[in-house]
This record gives sequence, structure tokens and C-alpha cells, in this order.
Amino acid sequence: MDTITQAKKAAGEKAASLVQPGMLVGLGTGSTAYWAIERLGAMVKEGLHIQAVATSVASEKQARELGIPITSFSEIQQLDIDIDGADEISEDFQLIKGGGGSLLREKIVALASRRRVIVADERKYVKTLGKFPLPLEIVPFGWELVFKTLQSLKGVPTLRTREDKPYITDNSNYIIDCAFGTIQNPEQLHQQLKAIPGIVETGLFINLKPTVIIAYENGDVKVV
Ligand SMILES: O=C[C@H](O)[C@H](O)[C@H](O)COP(=O)(O)O
Repeated sequence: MDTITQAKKAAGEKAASLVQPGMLVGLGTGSTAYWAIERLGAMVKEGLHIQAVATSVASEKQARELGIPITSFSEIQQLDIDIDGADEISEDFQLIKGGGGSLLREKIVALASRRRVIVADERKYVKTLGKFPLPLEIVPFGWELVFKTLQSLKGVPTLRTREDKPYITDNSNYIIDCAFGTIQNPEQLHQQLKAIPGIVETGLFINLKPTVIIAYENGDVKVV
């Protein structure tokens, strides 16, 4: 296992250790949240009772295979803790998410959680957001118009594809990754983007006051 994967594993496992018996848990998506789900699966096998809501079809499949009981928002209203990854974490704990295409469900789950825990390796920690192109979930109808509007806002949009076809999210939408350069005011940009018809959600996760667990390639794990 390379050192970055080891760091992701360390961050994920540290986050899983915050989960207490009886908790309702949000399961994030991506290669770092993956390790938290693996650890929770092992804890469930050892007798931990929890219920979880997953932020993607992939994470739900992983959780079910590990025997983690899955629930939904038709059964519960709030989660105790949400453990998820991020693509960028700024010094003031604003986030870019959605590199794995799950931003919409991730935001719903994050906002339904009393505590949010973000797990990441050290490469994700930045001074200011913006190196990572911002993922936007958009409805397929009229996506070309959204694309042009983003260009008029001085963004550099790219329609995400898979095997030469538009990438389709778990909610049957498309993703546009849009570079805006350094994002000085994430809240303002988020509001501006949400006002464009067709944009369902942005990958800016703002003012969530997360607990951030950063794991370093040298083996250190810091909880901030
Ligand atoms: O849509 C995907 C999520 O926002 C992920 O949590 C994010 O992309 C980080 O993923 P990873 O831990 O694989 O870098």
C-alpha cells in the first residue's frame, strides 16, 4: 500500500473511532471515506449497533456487503455523525467536494448531521479554495446553456464524461467541473451559481464547521 493510501486509511479509521453505539451515521463517498466504512464494517462485526445512510450507490453497496444496517430519510430525520472526504479543505474549513460525483447526496446528508467529520490526506489542505475545478451537478436538459452561462461568469467549464459519454450521477444528472481560479468568496460564488436554472447543487460546502481529520504521508494524523 503506498503512503497516500496509508494516510487515507489512517484518516478513515480515526473517524470511525468517533462512532458510538446506537449512532445514526452518514457514510461518505470516495477513496478516503471508503476506509471509514471498512472500519465501521469491522466494528459492526465485533458487535457495534449503528444504522447508516449512504451518500452514494457505491458506498451503500460497500456498507451492505460489510453488514452495516442501512436506513433512509423515510425512517429518520437526523444523523448523529457524517464521515466524508473532500477534494479541497481551506484554512478556514470551507470545502470543495464532488470529485467522485456524489456532491448532491453528500450535501443532503451533511446538512442532516449533527456532527460532520471530514477525512483527507494532506494534499487536500490548501490556503484558499480553487485549484480543484468546482463540481456542479446539473440537470441534463439544457446543460449547454448552463455551460455558456458559466463561461460568461469567467469560469472554464468541462462536461464530465465517462467512456466518451456524459457522466451520469446517482440522481441521473450530469456534472460540469468548472475552474474559477482562486475562490476568494465561496459563499458568494455558491449563491451566484445556485441562481442559474439547471444547476442543482454546487460542490462548495460552506460554513459546515466540520471536524477535519488530516493524515500525513509520514504517518501523523491530526484532528482539527
Ligand atoms: O463526490 C465525491 C466526494 O465529494 C469525495 O468525498 C471527494 O471527491 C474526495 O474523494 P477522495 O477521498 O477519493 O479523494
